Amino acid sequence: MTASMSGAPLLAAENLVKTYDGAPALAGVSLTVRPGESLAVMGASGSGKTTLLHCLAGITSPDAGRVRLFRDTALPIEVTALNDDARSALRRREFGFVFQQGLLIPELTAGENVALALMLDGTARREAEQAAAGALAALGLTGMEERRIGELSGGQAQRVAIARAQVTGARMLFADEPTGALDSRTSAEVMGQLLQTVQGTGRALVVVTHDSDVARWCSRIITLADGVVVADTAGAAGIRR
Ligand SMILES: Nc1ncnc2c1ncn2[C@@H]1O[C@H](COP(=O)(O)OP(=O)(O)OP(=O)(O)O)[C@@H](O)[C@H]1O
Repeated sequence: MTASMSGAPLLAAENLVKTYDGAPALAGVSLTVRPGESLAVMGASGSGKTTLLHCLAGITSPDAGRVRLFRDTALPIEVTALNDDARSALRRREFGFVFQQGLLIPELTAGENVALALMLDGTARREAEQAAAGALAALGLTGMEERRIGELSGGQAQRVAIARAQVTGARMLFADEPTGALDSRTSAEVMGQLLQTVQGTGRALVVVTHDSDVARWCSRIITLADGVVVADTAGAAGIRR
C-alpha cells in the first residue's frame, strides 16, 4: 500500500441498493476509494458490476444508500442527493470515463475529442486544443491529433479515451471493460497507461473487468455476487508498488 492510499477517502459509498423489476442488482454495497487506489470490480455476468459503477459515478440513482465525493473543500459532495443537471455537471468536472466504446465521437479527430471534454465546461478552444495535444503526447499519441477515431487502432482509441478522461483534471476515473475489445498485449499496454494516470497523481480508478489479468494489476480487487461484495483483496499494484 502506498502512503497516498491510506488516509482520507476520495469517494465513499454506503449501503447501495438498486432493484430492477423486483430483482436486486445491488443489495447493499459499501466501499471507499482512496487517492492512488485502483479498484477492480469483478464478478459473474449479472452480478451488478456495471450497476455499481453507474451508481458510484452518478449515472444511475440508487434506490437507497449514498455516494459522497470528497474534494479539497471542507464538505463532501453528496452525489446521490443531486438532481440530474447537477449530476451531469459533476460528471463533466469531477469524473473521467473510459468505456469499451461509445464515448468518443467518430466524426471528430483525436484532438477534438479530447479538447471537447474541456470546451463543454467553458475552456476556450485554443487553450483546450493545447491541453489536448499535451494529454495525447503524454500517452504516446503525438502526431495522431488530426486522425479521426476510425483511423486509429483499438488501443490508440482507448488511449485517446484515457487522455479525454484525465484532461479535465478529474481525480476520479471510471472504466467499464476498457480493454474488452483489445488483444492481450494491447490490453496490457492500455491498462498500464490507465494505472499510470492514477499512481502518484492523487487520482483514483474504479474499473469493471472480466479479465483477471487486468484486475491483478490494480491495487485492490472486489468481487460481486448477486449484488453484494463477496471478496475484497489486494491486487499486484497494492503489494508491489
Ligand atoms: N437498466 C436496467 N433495466 C433492467 N434491469 C437491469 C438494468 N441494468 C441492469 N439490470 C439487471 O441488473 C442485474 C445486474 O446487471 P449489471 O449490468 O450491473 O451486471 P454486470 O455484473 O455488469 O454484468 P455483465 O458482466 O454481464 O456486464 C442484471 O440482472 C441485469 O439484468
